[in-house]
Amino acid sequence: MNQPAHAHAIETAVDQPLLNVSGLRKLYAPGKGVDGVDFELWPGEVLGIVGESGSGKTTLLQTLSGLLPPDSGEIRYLGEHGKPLALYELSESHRRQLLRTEWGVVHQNPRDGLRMSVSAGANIGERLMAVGERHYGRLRQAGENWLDAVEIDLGRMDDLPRTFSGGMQQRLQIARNLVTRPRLVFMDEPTGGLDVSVQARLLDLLRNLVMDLGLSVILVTHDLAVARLLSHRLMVMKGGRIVEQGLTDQVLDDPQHPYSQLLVSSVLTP
Ligand SMILES: Nc1ncnc2c1ncn2[C@@H]1O[C@H](COP(=O)(O)OP(=O)(O)OP(=O)(O)O)[C@@H](O)[C@H]1O
Repeated sequence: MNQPAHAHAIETAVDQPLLNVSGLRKLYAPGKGVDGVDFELWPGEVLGIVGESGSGKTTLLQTLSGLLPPDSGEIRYLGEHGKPLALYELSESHRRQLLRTEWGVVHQNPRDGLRMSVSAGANIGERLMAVGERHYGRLRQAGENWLDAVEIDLGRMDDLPRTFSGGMQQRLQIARNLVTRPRLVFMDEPTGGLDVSVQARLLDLLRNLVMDLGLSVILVTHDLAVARLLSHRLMVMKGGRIVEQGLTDQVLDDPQHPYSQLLVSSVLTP
C-alpha cells in the first residue's frame, strides 16, 4: 500500500508501516466482531474506521490496542526502537506499558480516560511521570503548555475535571494523551456525545493537533463528517469485515461497495 501524500507523513516516514495487521479475527458469533481484517498504518497517517452500529469498530479498536486478544491473526507494531513487535506475543504487562507510554487512547467518554479525582494539571503530569519525568517544575510547565494547547484557561489547572464541561473534559483527555507525544493514538468517537457547536470546535482543535504533531491515528467514528475532516484513509466495516478501503475522498465521493454507497447516501440525503 502506498504511503499517503501528506507533508507530515513524509517528514516522519520510515520504510515500514507502524502497524501491520493480517488475518485478524475476533468473533463473538458469526458476523459479530471482526473477521478477515488486513491493513497497514503508516507513520503520520490517520486511518478512519467507519460503519454502522454493531459493525465491529469497537471490537477492532480494542483488539488493535492490545486490550482484547484475537481468535487468530497477527498485529505487528513497529516499536520505538525500530523493532517490529507481535502484539499478542508480548506479555500483558508489556502491552499495558505500551498503552501508558508509546500509545494514547482517546475514549468517547472522557471519564474513561481521565482520573476524575485529581486536578487537570495532575491528569497531564501523571502521563509524563509514567514515562519517567520527575521534575516538578517541568511537569507543571508541561501542564500549562498543554492546557493552553487545548484551549483551557490556565486558571483551571488545579481544578478537578468533574467541574469541567463535557467539551473541556474531552480536551483535557486529549492533552493527557498527547503530552507524551505518543507514536500511535487510538480514538473512539472522540467527538461523540457532545453538542454540535462543541463538536465543531473540538474537531478543529484535533485536526490542528494531528497535523502539527504528525500523529499516527486510528480513528473510529460513525460520523462521516468527522472521518472526512480527520482521516487520510478510510476503511468501511460491515458485519465484522472491511468491505472497502481507500483514500478518504475517494471512498466518500465515489464509493464502490453497495454498502459504502448506502452509508454515504444515507448521510447525504436527509
Ligand atoms: N463482549 C461481547 N460479547 C458478545 N457480543 C459482543 C461483545 N462485544 C460486542 N459484541 C457484538 O459484536 C458486534 C460488534 O460490536 P462492536 O461494539 O464492535 O460494534 P461497533 O461497530 O463498535 O458498534 P457501535 O458503533 O454501536 O459501538 C455487535 O453485534 C455486538 O453486539
